Amino acid sequence: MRIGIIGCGAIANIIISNITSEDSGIDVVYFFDSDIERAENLAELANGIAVLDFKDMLNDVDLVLECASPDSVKTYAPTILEHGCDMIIMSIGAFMDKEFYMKALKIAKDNNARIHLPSGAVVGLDGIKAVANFNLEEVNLVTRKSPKSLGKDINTEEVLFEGKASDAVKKFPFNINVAATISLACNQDINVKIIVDPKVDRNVHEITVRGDFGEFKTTTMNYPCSTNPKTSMLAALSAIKLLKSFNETISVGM
Ligand SMILES: NC(=O)C1=CN([C@@H]2O[C@H](COP(=O)(O)OP(=O)(O)OC[C@H]3O[C@@H](n4cnc5c(N)ncnc54)[C@H](OP(=O)(O)O)[C@@H]3O)[C@@H](O)[C@H]2O)C=CC1
Ligand SMILES: O=C([O-])CC(=O)C(=O)O
Repeated sequence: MRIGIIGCGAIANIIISNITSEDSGIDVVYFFDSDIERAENLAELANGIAVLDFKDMLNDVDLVLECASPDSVKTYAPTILEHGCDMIIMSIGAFMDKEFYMKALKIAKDNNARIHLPSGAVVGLDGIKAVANFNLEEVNLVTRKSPKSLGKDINTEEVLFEGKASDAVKKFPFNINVAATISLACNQDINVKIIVDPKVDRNVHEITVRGDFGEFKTTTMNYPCSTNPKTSMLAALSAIKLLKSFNETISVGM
C-alpha cells in the first residue's frame, strides 16, 4: 500500500521512525507540509518525495494520512476523496461540523473511498462503539494537561472549558480531537471538561460511560510528544497500528 502524508510534524515523525515496509506492507512515499523544509526533512529520512502541492501525490497513492490540522482536513479531504484515495484522519475535530461530515461521507461513498479515524490518544473506543446503541445515560471526557501542553502561563489548576465536544474542538482545535472521536463513536455530542493542571506532566484523558450495559471508566495517562507537548505519543502509535492492521488476516478487538 502506497501512502502520502499531509503534515510533517510530531505524529508524522513518530510514524516514520517506527514503521518499515517489511513489517507493515506500507510504503510511505509522499510528504506534504505548508513548511516545505519539514516535508523535505521527513522525505529524506523515509527515502520518499516531498511535494509542493498535495495534489501531486494523488495519482500515485492508495491512502493519504492527514496529521496536520482540522482546517487542512476541510481544505484537502474533498479533493483526496474525489480521487478515490482512502484517508486516515488525525484531526478528527473537523468532523464535528455536521455539514462537512455529510459532505465528506457522500464524496467518499460516491468515489469508493474509505475514511479511517484512529482511536488516537484515548483508550476505550472499542467499548464505547459496542454500547453506543444501548441507551447511554452519560458519556463524559475530562482532559487534564499541563500549562505547556495547553499553551498557558499559569501555576494554579483551572477549568478552561466545560461544555459540549462540538464547542471544545472549536476552542481547542489542537488539544481535544479525542472528544470528537468519542462523540462520533457513540453518536452523541459528549460532555467535555478541560483542566489545565501545573501538577501533571502527562496528557490525561478520563472517560466515563454509563448506560443499560453498566458502566466503565478509562484513564489514559499519556506521555506528550517531545516536539509537540499538545500531542500524546499514543496518537501516533494508534495510527501505526491502524496502518499495520490493513495487512492482517486475523484482527483482534475493534
Ligand atoms: N486524534 C487524536 O487523538 C489526536 C489528534 N491530533 C491532531 O493531529 C494533528 C497533527 O498533530 P501533530 O503532528 O502533533 O501536529 P504538529 O503541529 O506537530 O505538525 C503538524 C504539521 O502540519 C502542518 N500543517 C498544519 N496545517 C497545514 C495545512 N493546512 N497544510 C499543510 N500543512 C499543514 C504544520 O505546519 P504549521 O506548524 O506551520 O502549522 C506542521 O508542520 C493536529 O491537528 C492534532 O491536533 C493530535 C493528537 C491526538
Ligand atoms: O494527544 C492528546 O492527548 C489529545 C489531543 O491533543 C487531541 O485530541 O487533539
